[in-house]
Amino acid sequence: MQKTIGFIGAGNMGQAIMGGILKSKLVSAVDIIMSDLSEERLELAKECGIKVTKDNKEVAKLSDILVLSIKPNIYSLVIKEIKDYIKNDVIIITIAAGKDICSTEESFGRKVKVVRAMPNTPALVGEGMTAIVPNEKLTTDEVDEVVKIFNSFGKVEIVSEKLMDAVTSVSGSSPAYVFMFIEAMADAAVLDGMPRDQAYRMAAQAVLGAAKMVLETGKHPGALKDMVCSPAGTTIEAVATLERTGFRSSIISAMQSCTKKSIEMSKK
Ligand SMILES: NC(=O)C1=CN([C@@H]2O[C@H](COP(=O)(O)OP(=O)(O)OC[C@H]3O[C@@H](n4cnc5c(N)ncnc54)[C@H](O)[C@@H]3O)[C@@H](O)[C@H]2O)C=CC1
Ligand SMILES: O=C(O)[C@@H]1CCC=N1
Repeated sequence: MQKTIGFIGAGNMGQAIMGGILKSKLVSAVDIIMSDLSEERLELAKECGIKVTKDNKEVAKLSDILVLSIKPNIYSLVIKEIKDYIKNDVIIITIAAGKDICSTEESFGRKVKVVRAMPNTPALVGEGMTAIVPNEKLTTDEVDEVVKIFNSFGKVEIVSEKLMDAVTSVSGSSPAYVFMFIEAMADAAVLDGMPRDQAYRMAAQAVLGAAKMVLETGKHPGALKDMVCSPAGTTIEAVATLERTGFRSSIISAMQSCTKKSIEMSKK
């Protein structure tokens, strides 16, 4: 791709997307520029061979595609700072929870090309899941280009904007719940006497394998669960305990709070 991709914000998500793009070789390091207020964050980015600066305006001036990878509460501040420096045809990609397309257009004060995206940190290992909503200013070719970027480090789905709060809960935030699940399973294995490193490896591989089975067999998750449960066996004991202690309803409640928070954030 012959484009300059800029990032404002070199935090967890900015670094994950940048790392994903570099690993896939979609663009080379010299075509990526990143700004951040923190020297330390920029140092990490610099080690990847990309251009770095503390000046957000410099990134705005050079970018054909500009990713705003800062926290939602400073979006309007940063947009105010850069809006007079962006290229005419730039594609702005927002990744913040609760920042809708309309509020981004309002902050720029004109109809810029905007793609609202919700990625997740597994981008860093090429297994990201991103949902995107392009505004009507983008051509089909430009949408394809943006899809290519997010495809370079995982899967992409184009969704309608009303689903973005649900997306935040089911894929943007969900790696955190899965890490907690892996940590809890490893703790239990340690309790049973297993060395911790081995416990993390085994729990994580089981999660990876189970996820692949859902994606690749097309079977219902319930049917896949049934395949593990022998009559009067070990698994059904664990499943019965999980049901008794509210495992599923706990996850559903947690995700409802996540979606609710995302909705609240878009009202601010
Ligand atoms: N962390 C995650 O898993 C995901 C995060 N997001 C979204 O990504 C965005 C960034 O989140 P994280 O990367 O987790 O946050 P972070 O705190 O790790 O990164 C934000 C970066 O912005 C920098 N920054 C602060 N003020 C700045 C300014 N005025 N100019 C330039 N840089 C500035 C900070 O120094 C920091 O490095 C948020 O809007 C969040 O909603 C979306 C999906 C997943
Ligand atoms: O916690 C957050 O607000 C961000 C959005 C999705 C994942 N992290």
